[in-house]
Order: sequence, then structure tokens, then C-alpha cells
Amino acid sequence: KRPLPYAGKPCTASGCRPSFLIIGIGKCGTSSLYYYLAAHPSVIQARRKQIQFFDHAYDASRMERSYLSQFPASLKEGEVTGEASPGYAQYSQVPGRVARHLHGVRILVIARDPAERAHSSYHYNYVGSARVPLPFEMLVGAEIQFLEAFFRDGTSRKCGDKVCRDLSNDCYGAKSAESQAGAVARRYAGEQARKRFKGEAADTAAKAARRTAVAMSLPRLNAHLWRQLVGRGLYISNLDWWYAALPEEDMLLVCSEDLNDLQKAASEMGRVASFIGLSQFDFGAAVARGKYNAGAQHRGYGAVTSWTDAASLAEKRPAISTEARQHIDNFTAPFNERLFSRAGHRCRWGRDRV
Ligand SMILES: Nc1ncnc2c1ncn2[C@@H]1O[C@H](COP(=O)(O)OS(=O)(=O)O)[C@@H](OP(=O)(O)O)[C@H]1O
Repeated sequence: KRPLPYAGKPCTASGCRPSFLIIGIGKCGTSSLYYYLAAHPSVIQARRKQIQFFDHAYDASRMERSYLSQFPASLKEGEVTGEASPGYAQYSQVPGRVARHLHGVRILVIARDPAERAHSSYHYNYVGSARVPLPFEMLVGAEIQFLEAFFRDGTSRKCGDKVCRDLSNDCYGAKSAESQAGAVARRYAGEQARKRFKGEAADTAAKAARRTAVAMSLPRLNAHLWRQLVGRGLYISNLDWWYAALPEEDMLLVCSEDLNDLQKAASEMGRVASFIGLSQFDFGAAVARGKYNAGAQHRGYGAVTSWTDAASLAEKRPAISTEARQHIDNFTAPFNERLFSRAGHRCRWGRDRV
């Protein structure tokens, strides 16, 4: 068995540190990974699944008060705690902070077929929250154009008067960088309103529709996360920062598809537990309860949906068009390959999808 992080002693006078961090990726099954793991008798949960300290709330001087206070005050020998903040993977500053404060922590990354991740994110963040939902294909097309330009022009590309250093954060966060998708969105919103209404009513509806599209593209704290349908699926472009800052043997890639089946999930959870250094445990009963945070229901990360109900929710969701799927598959394929070779672990995505 692999030794536990911190030589099995996560607690110091200032509190207990997490022995594992699930750093992402959002909409790939981070909630299920966290709650399945929490079923292990030696895993004691944090106060909540997502603490998001190392990105939005980071302040080195508040490490104890703001961060360690979220974990159990004491742990018995062999017990560990941990957290899951899916935003962590997206920020280039986070891995250095984690390496500094939690040297030795085990890092778990769960990633999913990029087209499926994008579609899940679209339903979670856009559908239902916008009065004029923009078609998935349209957002994907606009974003891939933006991404192609970013990778072609390199990291010195300007976002308005700012230089983009970090694709995930600065670029999507800057108003001008998202204007590609924003402009398409506003035009579409106006056209749709005009199709549905006539005369003056069309003008009023078009204005309202455009306002919705503008509101959807306004910069806000984490807007770049939900704006990235495809970008968040270029996993290796963010994980490179993590591999540079932390020892390779402390990083584990989990394919979301390996948790998407009762039998497979129980055995994959065994691999996760032994990576952390936990004793063998039968995750069968934990996994059998169902899937967490499934089907964009917004019932909370800890809400579990039976496997049968999750399957029927998935069936009800309109399928991804062949065009959008191929567009995402083609664009993400080289990034996927780089991820598999860096992580030494393959997932069956894109053309390898089963
Ligand atoms: N066991 C298992 N295997 C594979 N996939 C699973 C599993 N459990 C949950 N899910 C699906 O993951 C999606 C939710 O992901 P997250 O919990 O990471 O979302 S969040 O970013 O924290 O909001 C959400 O995807 P969609 O249902 O497609 O939206 C969940 O259904």
C-alpha cells in the first residue's frame, strides 16, 4: 500500500490539512468522485464539497482561519480529509499556491469526453438561465474560432488593452476576448426575436433579446468558466501548470467514463483510494446509490440521482448534433493525446468513444 500524504499525519497545531484535492474538471463528475470517496471509512469530509480557497479566496495569511477551519479539527490515525474545487484546475496561479501550502497532497483530476463535458456545461449554465438560449452549435463554433486565433497568435495576443497570459482566466474574463461569441450571440438574439414578432413588437423583443445576450456576456468573477464550453475541455493546457509545479506521482487522471458504470466505477474507485494511500474498500454500495449532481437539475452537489433516473434524464436531453460533435472532436484530439501521454493513462474519447 502507498504511504499516506504527510506520512499519515495531516494534522498540526493549526488544524488538519487535506490529503487529497479534486481540482476539476467541472461537469466531469467531481461531485460523484468526492462523495464516493467520502464513503471510505477513513475519509472524513470537509464542511462542504467546494471550498475554492486557492483561486478566488486566496490569502496566505488566512490559510488557517479561512481554509483549515473548513476541515475536521482532529483526525484519528489513518484518517484523511480532502476537498473538491473544480475551479482550481483553471488558474495558472493555483498549482504554485497548492505546492507551497500543501506539499505532498495528492491531486485528483477527473476529465470527460470534451464534447460531452461541453454539452453538460451548456445545459447547466445556459439552458434555463437565459431567456434566449443560444444554440450549442453556435456557441461552440464561435468559441473554436476564438481558440484557434489564440493558439495561432500565441500568448502575446491582446484582449483589448490587456495581454493574454492565461487562456482560461484573462482571455475569457476580458470583455473583448469573448466578443466573438458575444457578437454572434447578440445578432442571433435579435434575429430570433424578429422572426417571432412583427412591427414595433419585434423592435421591443429584439432589444430585450439583445439585452439578455449582453447580460450573458458581461464580465463577472467566474464568467470565464461558464463561457468556456470547449476551452475547459482542453485539459492539458491547464494541467501543464500542475505538472510543472507538483511531482508527477502525486497527480492522478480519472476518466469520467470509468465512473459511468456500476461495475467499472467500483473498481476505478479502488484505484483512486490506493493512489491516495487508503486501505482497500468495497465502493460497490456507495456507487450503487447513484450519480451526484446529474442532469443539470441544480439540486446541489450532494444530491444523488439513481442510475435509472440519471439515464432517463440523459435520454431526455436533446442529442449533440453530429456537426458540433465532430467540430469539438477534431479540435480537441491533439490536446487529448498530449494529456494521455503526460498522465500515462488513456480515456476513450472522440473517435475512440465506445
Ligand atoms: N458516476 C458518474 N460517472 C460519470 N458521470 C457522472 C457520474 N456522476 C455524475 N456524473 C455527471 O457529471 C456531471 C456533473 O459533474 P460535476 O459534479 O463535476 O459538476 S460541477 O462542475 O461540480 O457542477 C453531470 O453531467 P450531466 O448529467 O451530463 O450534466 C453528471 O451526470
